[in-house]
Amino acid sequence: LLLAQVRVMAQDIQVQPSPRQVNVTGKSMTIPVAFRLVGEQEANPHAIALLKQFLGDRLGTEGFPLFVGEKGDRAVRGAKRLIPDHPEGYYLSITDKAITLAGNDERGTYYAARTFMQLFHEGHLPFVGIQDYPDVRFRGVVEGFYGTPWSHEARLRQLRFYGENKLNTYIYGPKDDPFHSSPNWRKPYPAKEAARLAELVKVADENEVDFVWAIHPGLDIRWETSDRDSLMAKFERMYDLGVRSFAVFFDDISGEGAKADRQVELLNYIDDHFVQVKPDVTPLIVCPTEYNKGWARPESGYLATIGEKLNPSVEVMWTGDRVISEITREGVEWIREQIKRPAYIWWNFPVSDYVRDHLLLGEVYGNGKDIAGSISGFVANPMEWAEASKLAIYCVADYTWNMQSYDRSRSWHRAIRAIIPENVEAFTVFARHNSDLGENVHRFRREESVEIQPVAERFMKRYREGHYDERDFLALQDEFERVAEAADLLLIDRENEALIEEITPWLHQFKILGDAGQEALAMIKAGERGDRELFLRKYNHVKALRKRSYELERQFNQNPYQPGVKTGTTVLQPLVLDVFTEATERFNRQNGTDLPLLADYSPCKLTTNVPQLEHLPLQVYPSRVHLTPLLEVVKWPAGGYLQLELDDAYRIPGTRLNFDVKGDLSWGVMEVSADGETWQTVTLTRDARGRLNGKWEDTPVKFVRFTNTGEGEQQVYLREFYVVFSL
Ligand SMILES: CCCCCN1[C@H](CC(=O)NC)[C@H](O)[C@H](O)[C@H]1CO
Repeated sequence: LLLAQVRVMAQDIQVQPSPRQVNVTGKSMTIPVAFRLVGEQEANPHAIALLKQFLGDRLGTEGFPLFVGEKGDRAVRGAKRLIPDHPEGYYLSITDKAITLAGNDERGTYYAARTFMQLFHEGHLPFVGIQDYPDVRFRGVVEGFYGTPWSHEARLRQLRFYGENKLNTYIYGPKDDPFHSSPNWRKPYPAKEAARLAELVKVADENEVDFVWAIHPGLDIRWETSDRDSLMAKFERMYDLGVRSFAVFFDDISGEGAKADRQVELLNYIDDHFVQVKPDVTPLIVCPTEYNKGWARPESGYLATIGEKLNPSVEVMWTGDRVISEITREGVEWIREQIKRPAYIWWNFPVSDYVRDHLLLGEVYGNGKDIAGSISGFVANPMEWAEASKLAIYCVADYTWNMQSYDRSRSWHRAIRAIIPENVEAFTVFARHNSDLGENVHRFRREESVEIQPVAERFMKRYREGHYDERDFLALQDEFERVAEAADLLLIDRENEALIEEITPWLHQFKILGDAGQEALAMIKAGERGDRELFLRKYNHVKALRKRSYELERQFNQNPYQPGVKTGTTVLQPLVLDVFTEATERFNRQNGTDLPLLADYSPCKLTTNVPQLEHLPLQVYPSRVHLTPLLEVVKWPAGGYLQLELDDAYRIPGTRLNFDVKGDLSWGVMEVSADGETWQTVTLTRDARGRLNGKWEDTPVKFVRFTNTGEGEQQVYLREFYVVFSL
């Protein structure tokens, strides 16, 4: 046995998530060539399987002793007092005599094995004593977004990733799976899907992840025993597939399904007659209809009913003060009071189904580090891009395991190394400029391009004043070069092909951004040197790049909500536009020319007095304007209006309203106007799918508006509202 000459201090211990208590002697040993497992019969079989697979042919009947087991098992009898008395806690020790992996429970042993595997990576084993356990009981991911559900392969990769990072929960609840939600929540999965779900459950088990199957019945549930029995029967079928954890989602619904006492009656029934009678089913989870403070209406008594009447064993989910929000101590204490139990956080990040043209690859920050004692769970709702979501998921794993030691920047950098170790630098450049959401209906924003932002701001200011600092110019040029390099390096990366496949459209857009930035800066130099020919070359190149960027937007990631491919929208894109505009305006002044500036204006302005519509982004095409549909119920007050002002007077060969609303739309009227003063009504006709179509072929108009001229508030789903205009 060779004592390695390497001193290993506590901070050298690279274990993820960060362990709670690490004691080192400073010494280490070379890795034994052979190990012998002690305790295999009693220890958690998944931990044993993991160790066997990891140690491979180092494992034999002779060799260095590796004691594995749970508290009370013979193999780890000696360590009993050292095992933390917390769910999923473990004690790990490495000495020159033996290695001990002792779990407080089966999952703890598994986590001890995972930590042991990470200690291997430096080629020697530090003499260490680790006592560790997680801050938050249920930690993981809720696949709960609108949009294309994750593929089967993506889910398998996710479950293995959770096993590696000590996440123990995956909630299956894709909004657009018809067997999770309406219309087929009552029906069993077809054989093929059922087999896939069974495989997911198996792989989840192997990775010590609870596979939670969620049902979303609220859109059309009837409060009768027939639907209750349908739901129970569906849960039974999922149980037969191996599912041992269940959830009921009542989010994003209105009408009958939203009634608290009916929901509670059903949930208590499921709890009493299914969860509590099965021997091995984890606590039932519910996502309430009022799932955030912004939507909680004390007068409705909804949360009070949940708090007082829902069985205390049922977990209640909560997204925070708003639909998309940072989770604070104050916020979780508030909801705990209402629901009379710790909240099970559903964190709506990095979900991007309301900003689908953006990737959210930034750091995980803004959540309190003092909330562990007030919540029972914390699951992240991810993007439809499974691999790209791993960045945030990795950080959530770090944060929920050991909040106090969580460091947002260290975790983010480690996440990148874990996901794409061969291209860390390139992906870091890419991710730091793809993290903000841009304007959005929830007004939730994230930092982006943090390092270069002050340089860009200072440069533009001084450039406009006529005396920029050359060092700033060079720093910006360097960043745009790195952007272009990163895009090309990542486009040919073969190490994580699933990731590259997801982000390829954004990588192409990123390359264009890097080139456009360098060329726009070159315009400045050409202008300063009075080199007209060079200036015009660079000018035309930037315009060509801009056009390519638009064409890319039309070609990739098409969806009815936010189609297209946005990158660097908060700092770099505006900088390119500012530099181009300023340089071109100077050139025009110096040369008496009238080179057009980039058409980046939006030919349409939205005004409204309906609060939920105030920040609705518009999708503007050469002759069409789309409103971004809303996924939630819109409360449209009497007198509420939505108005589009076009940049010129147009005919309107077609306009379409698609409000998914119970009953007719007699309370609303669509009008057009040339001057915003006198208005004419547009006749709307309903088509086979219930959508309202209109047109205006008379005198060209500049304004289109829709008003609730009825008596009271209406609740609608704004599925589609667009205007086609032509000169
Ligand atoms: C106000 C916008 C309505 C939907 C917002 N939520 C949904 C429901 C939810 O958050 N349930 C807890 C989906 O899950 C979606 O992914 C997420 C963000 O768009």
